[in-house]
Amino acid sequence: MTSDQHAARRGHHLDQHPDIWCEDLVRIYHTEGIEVQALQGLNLTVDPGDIVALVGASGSGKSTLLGILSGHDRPTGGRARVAGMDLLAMSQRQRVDYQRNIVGFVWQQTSRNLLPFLTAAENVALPMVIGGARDRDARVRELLALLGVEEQAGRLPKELSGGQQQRVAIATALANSPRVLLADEPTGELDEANSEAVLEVMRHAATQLGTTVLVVTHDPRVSEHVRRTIQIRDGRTSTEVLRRTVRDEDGSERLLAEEYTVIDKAGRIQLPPGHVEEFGLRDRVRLEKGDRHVEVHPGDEDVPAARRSQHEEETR
Ligand SMILES: Nc1ncnc2c1ncn2[C@@H]1O[C@H](COP(=O)(O)OP(=O)(O)OP(=O)(O)O)[C@@H](O)[C@H]1O
Repeated sequence: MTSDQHAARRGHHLDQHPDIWCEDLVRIYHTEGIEVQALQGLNLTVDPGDIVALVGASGSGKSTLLGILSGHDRPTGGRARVAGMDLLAMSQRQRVDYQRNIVGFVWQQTSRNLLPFLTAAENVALPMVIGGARDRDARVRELLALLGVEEQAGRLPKELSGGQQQRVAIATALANSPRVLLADEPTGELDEANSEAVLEVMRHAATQLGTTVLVVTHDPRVSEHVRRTIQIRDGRTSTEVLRRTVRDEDGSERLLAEEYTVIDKAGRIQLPPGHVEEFGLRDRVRLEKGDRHVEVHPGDEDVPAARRSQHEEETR
């Protein structure tokens, strides 16, 4: 598929369903009689062509989510669809096709992404050989060029730098034109300059090809390369930062980052831990409705008499 066809595909599915959709996703691990709830009712929607970073503390459930989305693991409960495929209802055969053609995957360990005895070009071609694609040489050249490693085509992975290996790994993951690219800490083993460069080429390639990207990371710099950053806390999506370009009155453009708290379909939100601590919020809180907003007050705070009678009036 050419870049133009990819762009057309992106435009075509922009008005359709999200490429990644999870509702109340639960994953419970049982080890030695202990139950770990890695995902506790996670909700996530990513639109076609969007590039999203998933951040969160160690143990918050990021890799568990990627394991499910990549078809390597099954959730304990909830619903999950990627590119229209129901991840809980796939047969074994559909799962193989899904991993081969619908999702691409990049791991943190550079050595895990590429076969050591194949050159960069052969690694990129391999998924297409298995899939029986034609015009492989042209496609390999196009992908290596898109990721800025065309000159390294004939080298073995061990003859490439870590950053170049990850670029080739991204090209390999994109070889069969997946709808969705999943990356688990793709810059985890790289230094700062290489991380920046790899993220930028990944963003560029995904934009050119119309691929939807979900990248898991500890690296706060990743956020600068994506439109949405989703924070996952205790197995749930908690906050989201959206970046957009705004035009000031003098006509100059600037990047605006706004933080949002995620609200689920039952109306539940998770308050930031800093707010909970600062205002001593625990056990229960009192909500007060304004014209266009809702205030959260500590449950043990004295309610002013005027407001109390108004509240009684409203709830009567
Ligand atoms: N195979 C497993 N068996 C038992 N518990 C597991 C397993 N995999 C993960 N867990 C637990 O599930 C929780 C979420 O783990 P997960 O690896 O998804 O977190 P993470 O956000 O990716 O962490 P990190 O950033 O350190 O990679 C943790 O408490 C972890 O110990």
